[in-house]
Amino acid sequence: MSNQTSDRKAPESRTAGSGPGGPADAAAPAAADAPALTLSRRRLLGTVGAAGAAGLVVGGAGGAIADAAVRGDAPTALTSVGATEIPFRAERVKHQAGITNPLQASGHIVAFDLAPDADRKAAAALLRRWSRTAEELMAGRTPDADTAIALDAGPSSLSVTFGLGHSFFDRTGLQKRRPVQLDPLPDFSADELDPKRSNGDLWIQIGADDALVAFHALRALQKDAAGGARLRWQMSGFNRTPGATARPMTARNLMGQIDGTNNPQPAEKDFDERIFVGRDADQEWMRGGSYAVVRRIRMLLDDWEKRSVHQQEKIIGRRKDNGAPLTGGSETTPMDLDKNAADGLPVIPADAHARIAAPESNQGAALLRRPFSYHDGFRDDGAPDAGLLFICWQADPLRAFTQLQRKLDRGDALSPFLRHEASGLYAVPPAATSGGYVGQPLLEG
Ligand SMILES: C=CC1=C(C)c2cc3[nH]c(cc4nc(cc5[nH]c(cc1n2)c(C)c5CCC(=O)O)C(CCC(=O)O)=C4C)c(C)c3C=C
Ligand SMILES: [Fe+2]
Repeated sequence: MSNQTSDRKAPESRTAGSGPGGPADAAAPAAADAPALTLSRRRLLGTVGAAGAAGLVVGGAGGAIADAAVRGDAPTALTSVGATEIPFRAERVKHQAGITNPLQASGHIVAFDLAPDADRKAAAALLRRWSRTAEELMAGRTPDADTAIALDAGPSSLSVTFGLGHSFFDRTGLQKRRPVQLDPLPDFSADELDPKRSNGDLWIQIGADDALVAFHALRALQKDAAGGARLRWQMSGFNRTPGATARPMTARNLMGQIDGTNNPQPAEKDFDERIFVGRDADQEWMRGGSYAVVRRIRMLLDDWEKRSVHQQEKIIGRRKDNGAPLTGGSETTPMDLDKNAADGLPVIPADAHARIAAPESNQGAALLRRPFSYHDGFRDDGAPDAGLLFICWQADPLRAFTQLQRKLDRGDALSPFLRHEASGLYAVPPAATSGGYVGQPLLEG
């Protein structure tokens, strides 16, 4: 990709609100990680209605606005959705994007295997190409000889996150620098995993609030991989579009539940310790990074929808309408796990999903859930092939995902309605430093 791009950022910025999927009234992310909203010049070309109404004058945009008017294609007012930019590099953030920033409306996850003849040098070259592309696209810039898929759109909260699978270290001769946290996940009794849609040497997560911007990034990164790596599997997902609800709300999943309420929040004092690899980690190159566990979880929606709302609420332990715990209050009221009903039974049943997965039931273990819903058509029996691309982030997968999934596997009331169909575990290094690329300290260290 060339540095000759068709767009430059204006300096004005403002920060976005809540964390990935947490409640709308939860604390905002730490300032260092907060995504900046930046109006790109290209983006402003389309804001004439809003800018004009507000009496704003934006340097450089006026001529193009006039051009648009002359051509008769009157620009429409754009919202902040397209203008929101998430920073790529470590000057502004220490972690990669796509972990703590709010859930985007559209997403792709994709795994690649290094080409048979690719060595460590080739892997480094690929990660360098990918990092450069990600930085350009996340800033809303368009490469030369581009497909034009995202032309006219701003950054649209695009985030691109790179991860390394267990097999990457064998392929690059870096076995000694493979963290033990990448040891394969154990088998769970309910697993029905498809190996062709699991694992992979390299993993990319793409999220954006515009579906064309997200697909554009996927396509650009796929083209960058040519010769260096082959696509292994790819999945696409979605979340609610910003502005679809009257006020910002925690997203719902395809079972209709408010999902993401009790996520750890960046403002909590142990957030970094739970989600990001600490400064004393053995593998220095992973300090400030995180581990992503990815599960394609199909929902048995025909079965689920036969249950009454009352039954569904007992299965989760929370109300369906507003996400409040069954023990009362609002969405953000803590669950009272000790409260019993008149019949002496716990109000939040012993096998309720939220009870079993809660940190209080798991020696404080917590993970950050940042999923996308998916729908891949209908199966032969007419049931939707739909569910959750469950993506969770943690400093130590053994202590977080594995611990929780072991417990859920044994007695979660939600499990009979779920099928785990694909799985991946990836080391996600910290953000690239100035002029560098993601994974450089590992590959060149
Ligand atoms: C191994 C971890 C988890 C898997 C797998 C998982 C799958 C899964 N969950 C839902 C729906 C909900 N989960 C909720 C809470 C919740 N779930 C997990 C972990 C896993 N979920 C945790 C750690 C928590 C938080 C528990 C707590 O501290 O209260 C909820 C309740 C609302 C919320 O807090 O988000 C819902 C709803 C689905 C549909 C699903 C698989 C498809
Ligand atoms: Fe859950």
